[in-house]
Amino acid sequence: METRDSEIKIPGKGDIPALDEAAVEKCQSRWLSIAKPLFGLGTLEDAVTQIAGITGTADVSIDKKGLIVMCADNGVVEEGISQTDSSVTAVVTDNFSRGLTSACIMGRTAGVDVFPIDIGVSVDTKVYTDKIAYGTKNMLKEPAMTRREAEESILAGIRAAKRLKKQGYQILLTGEMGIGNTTTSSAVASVLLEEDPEGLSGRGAGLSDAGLQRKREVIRRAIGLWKPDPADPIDVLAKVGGFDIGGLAGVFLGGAMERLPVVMDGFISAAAALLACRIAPGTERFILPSHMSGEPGMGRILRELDKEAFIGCHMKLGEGTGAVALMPLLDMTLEVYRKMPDFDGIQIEAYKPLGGEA
Ligand SMILES: O=C(O)c1ccc[n+]([C@@H]2O[C@H](COP(=O)([O-])O)[C@@H](O)[C@H]2O)c1
Ligand SMILES: Cc1cc2nc[nH]c2cc1C
Repeated sequence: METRDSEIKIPGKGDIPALDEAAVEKCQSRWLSIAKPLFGLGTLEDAVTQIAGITGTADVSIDKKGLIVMCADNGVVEEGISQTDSSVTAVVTDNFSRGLTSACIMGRTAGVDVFPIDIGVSVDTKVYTDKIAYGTKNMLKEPAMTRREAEESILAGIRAAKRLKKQGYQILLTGEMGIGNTTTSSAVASVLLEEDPEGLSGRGAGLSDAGLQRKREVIRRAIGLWKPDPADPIDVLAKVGGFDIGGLAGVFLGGAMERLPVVMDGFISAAAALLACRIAPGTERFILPSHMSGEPGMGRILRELDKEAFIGCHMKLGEGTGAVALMPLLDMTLEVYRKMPDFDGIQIEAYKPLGGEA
């Protein structure tokens, strides 16, 4: 589909590039040469190797880090599926413009620039706006959005990824803000994985037992009403998803097309990643997981994408906080990759005569 910017299209099957195998091999042999126990830094080594394959160079650099935070409201909140009401979305979204969110504060520590985008908050906000609509519809009364809006939300995410690439960002992080979005994410995952929402939905931002039962029932009923087609991911997004999920799916797709590593955050980001990988298989090659969200469906989506979280901690804050938390670990790993002497180097040092002559 083409809109606004006629160059930008939603990629599909066969459109996602392969990893650069030469860069992967060069990176792997550097890891093997470093004077340390083999595979001593575990999956952190694999992350660096994956980034080499993504960016096409074993000279890995992720100095310039950009977090894209998709902010949107969800009509289904009127069914009482969240602990708070929708007004919180706009308040927190505006706080991004003042640097007063958890992700902004953590981002300053970790050297991550934060780019909040209003992709569908139900009122006007102070952040960069690429609004599809003022919130989605209540999916218990009608499909959450039109197919056109679903496509537009994905395109907005692709545009965001391209903008950051143009500005020189070397790694993209994903985050979101949207009351009710653990309900929409569970619904999307439930359809795509063809599983009951029971094991895929949790308490979100803090729901009571009764609220959780209601949430699961709302998801089941919405799916039953609109019967989204699991083989048509855009149909799933349109009927039971959210603009934030569509936008983040676009960031994963756009990042892959731009050969940028894209870091997954928590459950909402994971649902968006799953959606992106169903839209354009191969996108998973460009995705790095970060943490294991405390939402119960997180492990299931990670397994489906064949990813293993680096961080435990049971975080469920959203905003990209888990993705940001991975950055210091990656930065430290890269320092070892770049600076550690290899086995030859260590041997030369070790056998240097005390008198200083080689
Ligand atoms: O990232 C996660 O795994 C995560 C888990 C639970 C809650 N959240 C955040 O909490 C909000 C959604 O919670 P809820 O209960 O309103 O669906 C939304 O703004 C998310 O950023 C995020
Ligand atoms: C206060 C608050 C902040 C958030 N940040 C991300 N999701 C959130 C949900 C709430 C409720």
